Amino acid sequence: MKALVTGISGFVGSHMAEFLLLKGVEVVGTIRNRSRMDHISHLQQDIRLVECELRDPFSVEALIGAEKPDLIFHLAAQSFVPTSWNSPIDTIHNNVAGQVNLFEAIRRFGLHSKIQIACSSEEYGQVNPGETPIKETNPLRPLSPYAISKVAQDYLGYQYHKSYGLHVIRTITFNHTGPRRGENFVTSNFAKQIVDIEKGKKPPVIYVGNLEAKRDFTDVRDVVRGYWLALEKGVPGEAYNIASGTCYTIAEMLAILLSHSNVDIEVKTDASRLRPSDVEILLGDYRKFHEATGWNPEIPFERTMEDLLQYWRSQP
Ligand SMILES: Nc1nc2c(ncn2[C@@H]2O[C@H](COP(=O)(O)OP(=O)(O)O[C@H]3O[C@H](CO)[C@@H](O)[C@H](O)[C@@H]3O)[C@@H](O)[C@H]2O)c(=O)[nH]1
Repeated sequence: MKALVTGISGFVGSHMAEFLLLKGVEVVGTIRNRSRMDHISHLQQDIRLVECELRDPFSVEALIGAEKPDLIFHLAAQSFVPTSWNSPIDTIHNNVAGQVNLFEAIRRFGLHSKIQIACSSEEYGQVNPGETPIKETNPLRPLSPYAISKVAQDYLGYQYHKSYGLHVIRTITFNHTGPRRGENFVTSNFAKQIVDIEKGKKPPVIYVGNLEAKRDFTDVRDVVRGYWLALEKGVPGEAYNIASGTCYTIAEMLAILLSHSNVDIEVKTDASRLRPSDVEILLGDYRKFHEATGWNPEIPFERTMEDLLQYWRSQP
């Protein structure tokens, strides 16, 4: 069995590749000429990398025609919310055009590939009191260009399934983290700042944005297992929340990280880290996914946070 992982050199892509190799699956991944390779350098003997620009239909057609994968994990995206305010068109074009090109190429070659698409809990956006835990039936009230791009990806998945019968599973993943998480994202950003302080690389001050937001964090290793199960057992065209079912304020998350460190740290707000609009609460109901696949989150949040700190401690 052959799996294609788009964005294999990214945070989730690298964990997906590790999971697939353990399952004995042949793994092909897309990279771009500017991709960082450090997350997958340990896997390079076991996976095949193909240079592909997903925004370019010719590039995608050549890839799909040559590889004809059985499974596709479509993880490539511009995934950082603040970047989407600085370059909204780029985020929307990248995320939406990339997926359309992929779907069109699959259609063109008449493939029956099973395709997982990485949708996001950011799509829910403004969540009203009484709407948590959030079900897949909740209204979508997106609050960023990134969220809009993910709504489009999500509904394109629905539409290509209905219109052309593509075997698309829409995974709506809540926040996820773990080793190799990019340092822009809050868990990794705070963990790296703490470790830089431990190593004496910076003064004992941690800079933060909005600490009041509430997020539902799942370990990335549980998430990639979920993506596998989604293709194994999910119903084509359906959307499934992947979440832990608990949430923490960002302040609580920071307190957990600090509890695993010995340094004395002052916390300061950095206004540049505040957003034009921030999603206040994301707390997911993953029962639909559990019922379809048997998936449950297994790795406790405390362990994920410890592993993240260890990851940064191990970096040069
Ligand atoms: N990045 C960042 N966020 C901060 C900071 N301080 C507070 N925050 C708050 O921490 C929360 C989480 O921010 P991120 O880690 O950047 O993630 P996100 O915006 O929730 O988006 C992530 O989750 C989505 C799923 O809901 C993903 O789709 C998306 O790609 C990303 O992984 C937000 O409320 C943000 O305002 C900071 O210094 N940096």
